[in-house]
Amino acid sequence: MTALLEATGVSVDYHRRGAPALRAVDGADLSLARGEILGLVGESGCGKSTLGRAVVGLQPAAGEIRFDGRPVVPLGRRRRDPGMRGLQMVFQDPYASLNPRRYVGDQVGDGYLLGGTSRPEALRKAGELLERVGLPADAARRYPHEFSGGQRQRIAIARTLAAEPSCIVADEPISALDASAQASVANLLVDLVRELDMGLVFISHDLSVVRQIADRTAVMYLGRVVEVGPTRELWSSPAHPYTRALISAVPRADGAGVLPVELPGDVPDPARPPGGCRFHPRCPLALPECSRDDPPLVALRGGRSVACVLQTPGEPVRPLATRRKDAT
Ligand SMILES: Nc1ncnc2c1ncn2[C@@H]1O[C@H](COP(=O)(O)OP(=O)(O)OP(=O)(O)O)[C@@H](O)[C@H]1O
Repeated sequence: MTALLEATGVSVDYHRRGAPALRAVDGADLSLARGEILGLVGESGCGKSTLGRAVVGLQPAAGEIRFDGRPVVPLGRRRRDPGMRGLQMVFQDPYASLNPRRYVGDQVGDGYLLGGTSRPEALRKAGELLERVGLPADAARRYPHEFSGGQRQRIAIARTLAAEPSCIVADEPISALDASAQASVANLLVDLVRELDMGLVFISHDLSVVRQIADRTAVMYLGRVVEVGPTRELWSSPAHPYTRALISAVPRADGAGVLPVELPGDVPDPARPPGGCRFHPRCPLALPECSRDDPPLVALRGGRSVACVLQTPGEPVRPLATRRKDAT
């Protein structure tokens, strides 16, 4: 299957005055098919947002990014290639991206105007989109402040849909919402992906939501994608010790719980990542070579990929031992 969105070896450096450059994303790979939801997870600061912005062309990056077979070329932090209308981003804070002094309908209709539609037609279509995302018919003639947080995120999603995208990268789209709005906005995104056959990258630190909605999940640690695979399999048999630690911290609905894996220490400073495997200082299964060798992301069997010496390329996932002495 050809990928709708494909990122290979993407790296992003932030240059800071008086401090060494910070490599927030370091050689990350991602791919997304049409009609697919890819969850992108990892602890705060691991580079999820930076990678998300890079793949839509809002963040200068090294490496190769292709959308629908065409290279994504970043023009700057705010400007995007007009030819990339099909690739859109939804942000955590919808209020920041809405103009408080313009009617919601006009703001949603802007996307159609950019596509060459007449103004009356753009307004009519904006009204339809607002209804499609679950807002009342009179929403078009109201201002953003008249809506709740969840409703504003629906407005932002409607505005994104006016560009008729085939791929959306949503960066923590539900994190700022209350619990009931979180579920309904997540469900809306899933419905839209299925109905419009779009691709969705869903960036979140909330693994339980990703587990419910993502077809595949990519796990990031310190700027790298360390594991990718079908969500269900990744959850039932994590291939990377970090994935296991991350998911073990999530309570299970059936109360069974996975044995929590305690990780020593904090996430290291991304400006000074450890040598060898970046996870080795915290890894309960680290081998002597892990402090020396930096494992690449390799394909296993069953659509899984992992960056860990405990797994063998081309083989099925080897269950992880619980302690280091069980590892050999
Ligand atoms: N504009 C910037 N200038 C300098 N450093 C930055 C900038 N934006 C992000 N960073 C740093 O880059 C690293 C990755 O940040 P990023 O926001 O991409 O991570 P994240 O996984 O999305 O985290 P969070 O979930 O907290 O948003 C962090 O160490 C962060 O402090």
